Amino acid sequence: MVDRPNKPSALAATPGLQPQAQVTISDGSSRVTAVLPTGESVEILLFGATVLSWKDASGDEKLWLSEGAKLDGTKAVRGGIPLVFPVFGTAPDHEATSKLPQHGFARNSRWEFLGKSETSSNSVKLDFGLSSENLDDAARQLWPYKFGLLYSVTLAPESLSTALVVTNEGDVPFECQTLLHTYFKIKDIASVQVTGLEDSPFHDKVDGVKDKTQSSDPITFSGETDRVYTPVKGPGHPVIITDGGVEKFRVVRDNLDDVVVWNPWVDKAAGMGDFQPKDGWKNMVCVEAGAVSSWQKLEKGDAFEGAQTIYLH
Ligand SMILES: O=P(O)(O)OC[C@H]1O[C@H](O)[C@H](O)[C@@H](O)[C@@H]1O
Repeated sequence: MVDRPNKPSALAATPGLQPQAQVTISDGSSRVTAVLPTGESVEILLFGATVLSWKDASGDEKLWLSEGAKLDGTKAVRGGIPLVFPVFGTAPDHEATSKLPQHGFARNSRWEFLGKSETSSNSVKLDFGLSSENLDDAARQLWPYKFGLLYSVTLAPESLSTALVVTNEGDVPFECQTLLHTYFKIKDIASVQVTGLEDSPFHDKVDGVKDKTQSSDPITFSGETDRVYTPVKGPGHPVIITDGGVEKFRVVRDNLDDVVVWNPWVDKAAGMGDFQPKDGWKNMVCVEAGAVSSWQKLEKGDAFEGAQTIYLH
């Protein structure tokens, strides 16, 4: 199933031949890297199918990755795009998922690389799979449902898309939540604004108040921020991250009704062993597209699909 590295640079330089996206498997098959003919790149760790890096054509990194992140499979990755499934946070009151660790098991499981497809002459889609059969016994006992996950990461010159399809492959219905926990790299959190969530209801996880409403102003940051928004404008309306007055990222969701906005600030960052450097909170903001404020119920054979596309500029 795995595409072996080819030599696209030679191909691209040959007149008359279509340029091809290059996909390489590196580090003893623990990572997959794709590079477009125009230079943009993406790197995914099979542990968690975590996107670790997304660079534009000039090599400029778009995602924040902690210098202390564990990349050896001992802990979920602190940074990039960890994938949350089947529970967001912990859910002590939801019996079926109550025993699972924070944010579930998908970010702590080793996924399979299913291969690549070119979606145009200058874009590439990488597919990853995880199913109940791939789980270790401990995880399978905590969540004994038969499921299939297909995660597709599509790199194009000005965008990155991540799409998840969840399928119930067993006879027993299950309920799940999912979230794309994107850590955006930014210059200075004090100059960041997030727009697109105006007038929207949110659950403030810092003080625990569930029924707040965002004002008609953009979100700005001056302390720990941890909020679960259900934007009034719906998934197709972009959430925009502006850094120092410049529009940096535009997040468009598909079938994901919620957006979590998180910055740990000084004390929470100090309390996370894998958060490095300690003042790294100044250079990151998480804007996380998900379906987390309710549960998706999947009957036998049902599928749920949710996706985000992040555009630059
Ligand atoms: O430390 P983690 O388990 O990776 O979670 C990191 C963060 O994820 C989300 O943004 C939650 O809303 C936060 O409450 C949580 O602190």
